[in-house]
Amino acid sequence: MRFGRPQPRSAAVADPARGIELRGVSHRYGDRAVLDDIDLHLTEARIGVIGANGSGKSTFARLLNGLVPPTTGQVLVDGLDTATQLREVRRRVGFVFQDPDAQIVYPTVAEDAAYGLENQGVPADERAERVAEVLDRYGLSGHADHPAHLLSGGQKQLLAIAGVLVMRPARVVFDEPTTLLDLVNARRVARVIDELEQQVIVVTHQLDLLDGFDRVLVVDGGRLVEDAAPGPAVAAYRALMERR
Ligand SMILES: Nc1ncnc2c1ncn2[C@@H]1O[C@H](COP(=O)(O)OP(=O)(O)OP(=O)(O)O)[C@@H](O)[C@H]1O
Repeated sequence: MRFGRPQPRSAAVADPARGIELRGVSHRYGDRAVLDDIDLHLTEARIGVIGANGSGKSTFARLLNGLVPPTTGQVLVDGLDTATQLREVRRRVGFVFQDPDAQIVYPTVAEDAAYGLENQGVPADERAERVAEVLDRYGLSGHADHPAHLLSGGQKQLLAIAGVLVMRPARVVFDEPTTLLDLVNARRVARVIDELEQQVIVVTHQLDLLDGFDRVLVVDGGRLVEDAAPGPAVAAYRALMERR
């Protein structure tokens, strides 16, 4: 399966000299070590993260916007520490979960898309304008007043993405955004990701999603075992899996 890429993107990271930096980062759940001593500087516009089930990818993704704090080390977003400057970090780094039901909280589509803006104290008229624009962009305008839980799986994922993008974060982390989708919706979400202006970091088992990416990280047993362009990174991942 290949995803069509409509246009070459003109994505630019807001400040390439900064980006997201991990310094000596390890993470444990209780006494279980899941990430071990990771040093990275993420500045590219499109970064993929791949690896076996349970290798630590979701934990890695959650570190990037402070959903998970590092047990040791530091995660810095444009120099802001996720452990101590969480609010500011969350404004800069949006997070899209694998399962949109984890993200959709309000009864109607428009209310759900407006939720984050309301939280930030954005005035009602600006809120309405930004929500209308983002719902239009993702083909959800006709559903604005419909119950969010009645949307199809693909529409729910688009709503979850809309709810993040309406906040205008500089960077967006996606944790397996196409895993629950059929081929048509997976392609649609791939196109949506491709067209974003933001820096994008995508955890995925869908390797075709990485076509055209700038950099791909391979995680295995909580360690970074490859950090390369998509071709060599995917080859390293396949070789790793063949040895199992
Ligand atoms: N909240 C938690 N408490 C305890 N252990 C956890 C927790 N979350 C994840 N783990 C464990 O940490 C390890 C890494 O999990 P993680 O979800 O980061 O892996 P993953 O690479 O994203 O896996 P998958 O590809 O299956 O989604 C796994 O062994 C998992 O069981």
